[in-house]
Amino acid sequence: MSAAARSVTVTFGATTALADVSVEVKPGQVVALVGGDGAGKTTLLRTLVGETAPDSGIVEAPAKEQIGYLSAGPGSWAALTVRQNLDFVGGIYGLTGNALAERREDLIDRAGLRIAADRQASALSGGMRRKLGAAMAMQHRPELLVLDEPSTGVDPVSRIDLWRMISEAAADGAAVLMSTTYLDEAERASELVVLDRGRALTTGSYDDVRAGFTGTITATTTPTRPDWSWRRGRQRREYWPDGPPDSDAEVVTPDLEDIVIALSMTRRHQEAPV
Ligand SMILES: Nc1ncnc2c1ncn2[C@@H]1O[C@H](COP(=O)(O)OP(=O)(O)OP(=O)(O)O)[C@@H](O)[C@H]1O
Repeated sequence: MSAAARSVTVTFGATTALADVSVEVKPGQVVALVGGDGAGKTTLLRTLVGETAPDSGIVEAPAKEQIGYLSAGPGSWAALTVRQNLDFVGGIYGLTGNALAERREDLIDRAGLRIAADRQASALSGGMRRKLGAAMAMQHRPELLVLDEPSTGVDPVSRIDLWRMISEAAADGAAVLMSTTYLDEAERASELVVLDRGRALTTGSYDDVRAGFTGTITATTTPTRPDWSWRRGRQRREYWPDGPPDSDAEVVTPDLEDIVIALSMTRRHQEAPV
C-alpha cells in the first residue's frame, strides 16, 4: 500500500522540526528526502514509522509488521555476526528454515557482504554496517521500506550495491522512503522532497523540480553579490532570482545541488530581518 504524511507538523519544545510537510510514497516508488543537518529528515521518517507522534496532520502507513526501518543509529547488533543479525530479524518476522536461509544468503550477496558473513557487526566497516542494516530492514519484504541515510559513510562502489538493493526492493513492490545528504544520488529517486529547517522547499520528480525552478545561475570566479553565491569545485556560482544579470556572465544549467542551495538562500533572504 501507499504511505503518506499529510500536512504534518512536529515540534520539540520551541523547535519546529516539521511545519506542514507532506509526502506520499506509492508501491514501486523510491522517494528521497534531501536536506542538510537539522532539516527534519529523521523526524519525518520517524513520524511515518510511528515512532514520533505529529502535533497535527495525518499519517497513513501500513501495519508495523509491514514496515522495514533502518534508523539513523547502527541498525544491527554489534555482538552478532552478519548472518546472526539477519537470522534474528528474519525470525522476528516469521521467516524460518529454507526460506530464511535463502533470503539471508541472497541479501548477503546483494549487499556484497559474503567475505564478512561470519564477522561480528562491530568488526564491519561503517559502509558494510549500513548495508547490513539496509538488508535487515528489507529482509521480510515489507510494504513500506524506510531508510534513514542508508548511504552515509558508504564508499562510492558500495553505494552502487546499496542502490541496486533499494531499486530491487521497489521493483519487488515496496514503497521506499529514504533520506540522503548526497544530492547526486537523490537525482535517481522517483520523487524528491527537499527539506530545509522543517519546511518543504520543493517536491516532485527531478524533472518537476528543475521545471519549477525560476531565476538564473551563473558561473564566475568573482561574484558581484557574495551573499547570493557559493563555491562549486574551482568556481563559484551566483544566483539571480529575478532573471539573468546584465552582464556576460556564463549561465549554467543548474543541477539538484545548485537548485537546493539557491532555494535555501532565497528562504534565508526572505526570512532575514529587514
Ligand atoms: N527528540 C528531540 N528533541 C528536541 N529536538 C529535536 C528532537 N529530534 C529532533 N529535534 C530537532 O528537530 C530538528 C530536525 O531534526 P532532524 O533530526 O529531524 O533533522 P535531520 O534532517 O534528520 O538532520 P540530521 O541529518 O542532522 O540528523 C533539529 O533542529 C533537531 O535539533
